[in-house]
Amino acid sequence: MGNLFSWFENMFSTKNATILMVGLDAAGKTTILVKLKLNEIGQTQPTIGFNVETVQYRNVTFHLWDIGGQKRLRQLWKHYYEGCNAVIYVVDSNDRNRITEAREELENLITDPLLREATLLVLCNKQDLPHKLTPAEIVDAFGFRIRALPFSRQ
Ligand SMILES: Nc1nc2c(ncn2[C@@H]2O[C@H](COP(=O)(O)OP(=O)(O)OP(=O)(O)O)[C@@H](O)[C@H]2O)c(=O)[nH]1
Ligand SMILES: [Mg+2]
Repeated sequence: MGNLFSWFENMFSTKNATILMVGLDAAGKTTILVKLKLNEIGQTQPTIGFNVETVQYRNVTFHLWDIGGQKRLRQLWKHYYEGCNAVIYVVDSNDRNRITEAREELENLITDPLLREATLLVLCNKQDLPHKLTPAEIVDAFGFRIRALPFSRQ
């Protein structure tokens, strides 16, 4: 799990980094936040609003914001964009029916001028499930040149 932070650590000269986690509802954002903070897999409830945690990794203090992904909440994502260094866009790799919806929301995100300077990481979550799309298949379905990492909470 440290790998995720070391990936970012090398990228930031700053000692404080703000990372925003967004993605469709049930993609696994809160699960990842809890795992990163407590190294535990807990039961989660759908997020209404946001959760924020601070995680120290070597010399960098990461402020991780996890924003609710339900459809009616997505219009609120933009209020968190200003000043963020990186966005982790979490995808449920097993949710084949909503891959187009995930692509559309990602497109809205990457075309926002407030995120012009931010680094994007697409996290292909739930790679433990048998019907998952692989990161390569997700990149293909999205049709963008993006960095995509396989991931699961295990
Ligand atoms: N199999 C599997 N299930 C996962 C994984 N990560 C999360 N889940 C499950 O997916 C469901 C949704 O997880 P959440 O973390 O609440 O999803 P979220 O993205 O925070 O959802 P919202 O708050 O509604 O935006 C939960 O039942 C999790 O246990 C994973 O890597 N593998
Ligand atoms: Mg959540």
